[in-house]
Amino acid sequence: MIKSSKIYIAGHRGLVGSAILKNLEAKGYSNFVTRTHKALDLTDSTAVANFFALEKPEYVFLAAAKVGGIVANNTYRADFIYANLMIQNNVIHQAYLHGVKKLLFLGSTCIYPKNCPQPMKEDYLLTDVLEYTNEPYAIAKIAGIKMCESYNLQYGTNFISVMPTNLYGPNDNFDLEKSHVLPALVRKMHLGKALENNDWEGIRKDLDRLPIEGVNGSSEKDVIYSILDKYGIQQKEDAVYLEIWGSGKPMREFLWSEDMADACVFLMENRDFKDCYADGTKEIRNTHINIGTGKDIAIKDLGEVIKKTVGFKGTLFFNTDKPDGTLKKLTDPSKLHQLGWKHTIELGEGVAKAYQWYTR
Ligand SMILES: NC(=O)C1=CN([C@@H]2O[C@H](COP(=O)(O)OP(=O)(O)OC[C@H]3O[C@@H](n4cnc5c(N)ncnc54)[C@H](OP(=O)(O)O)[C@@H]3O)[C@@H](O)[C@H]2O)C=CC1
Ligand SMILES: C[C@H]1O[C@H](OP(=O)(O)OP(=O)(O)OC[C@H]2O[C@@H](n3cnc4c(=O)[nH]c(N)nc43)[C@H](O)[C@@H]2O)[C@@H](O)[C@@H](O)C1=O
Repeated sequence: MIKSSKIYIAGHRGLVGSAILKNLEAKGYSNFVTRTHKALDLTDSTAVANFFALEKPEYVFLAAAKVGGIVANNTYRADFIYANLMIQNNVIHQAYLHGVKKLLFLGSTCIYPKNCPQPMKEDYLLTDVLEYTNEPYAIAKIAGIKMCESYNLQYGTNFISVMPTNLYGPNDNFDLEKSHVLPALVRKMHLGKALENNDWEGIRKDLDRLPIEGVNGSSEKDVIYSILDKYGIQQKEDAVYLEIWGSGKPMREFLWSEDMADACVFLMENRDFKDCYADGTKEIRNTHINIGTGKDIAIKDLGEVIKKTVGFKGTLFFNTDKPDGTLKKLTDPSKLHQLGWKHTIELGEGVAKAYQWYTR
């Protein structure tokens, strides 16, 4: 890419897409094409074809997808497989038809088997069964990797894929039910702290992002108590109790979204599909690259880190009716390290930055 290259960032307002745009701007790129979801629904094949014909981008970062946490993935299984297959099929195929010079596809580490050897190397893809809670999403992501590889092998395109671990940062989704664990717990503990401090103004301000449905005859406080209870935040006598889904035992690896964006731009600048041929292998497969820190933490301990950062003093409890998901999914980022890129933000600093962003 040169600084004047025409770059399309699909999903530029999301967690990753916004960080990619910011990173590119900081590096002096300036010729961007963007569309909101409302302006261009990427599941609409005709609209996507018209968009590529009109804009003819030279480079594409495909950071638009239907994304959510464990419960959203497990509940809206049809939506996750349909939307993700459609978005990536449309964008990757049109990128091929319109001669895009390079495209970056974003997968996820949930593509690896449920009981994958740890840490997970790129070559462990498709060696065993997937985790059930996000199988439809993972299958769409695997299809995306294989689509990029297949177009490269048959048509000579230059489409590369990355498999990021769990991400967090500015513009994350803080929905109390559909989001990922880290933003969910940041918000829940923020609400828990407000409740233990009797900060009703703070609670009201936060819940403004939710529809507060009035219940006939109930006081506003009762309505708020019932909303908080629905999301696992309860006040009993003088203490506040806060629910953590599952057993707290699963291990997860977290990467700051701006580090993730920096890795994506680094690879767009430094890695081509043809580099996969370097070792002389005839069967070209598993050409994607893991993006992670190589360090993980138990959900229970993540809860303690967030609790300390937010300043919540209540009690955490575990709801084992909610799914644990995969027990461990730690990336092996050595391929990326060998190429010369490593993360910079550790979890403690990242959680503090995420909380600062949420309460900005
Ligand atoms: N967040 C994470 O922990 C991880 C994310 N990833 C991957 O990274 C990529 C980016 O994820 P993330 O930034 O977290 O997701 P976000 O939900 O924050 O952003 C996704 C973006 O895609 C847009 N989008 C969704 N559906 C459509 C559509 N039909 N048409 C047009 N635009 C659409 C959204 O627009 P709008 O908001 O307007 O709907 C939004 O801007 C995805 O491929 C995801 O699978 C991988 C591993 C972990
Ligand atoms: C990025 C990745 O994200 C998803 O996978 P996941 O890692 O399982 O996602 P998660 O962040 O939602 O949960 C991580 C762990 O944390 C526990 N947990 C505790 N308390 C809360 C909680 O309050 N909210 C959530 N969401 N989880 C909680 C939760 O029970 C689980 O054990 C994939 O579907 C797929 O989309 C994907 O690729």
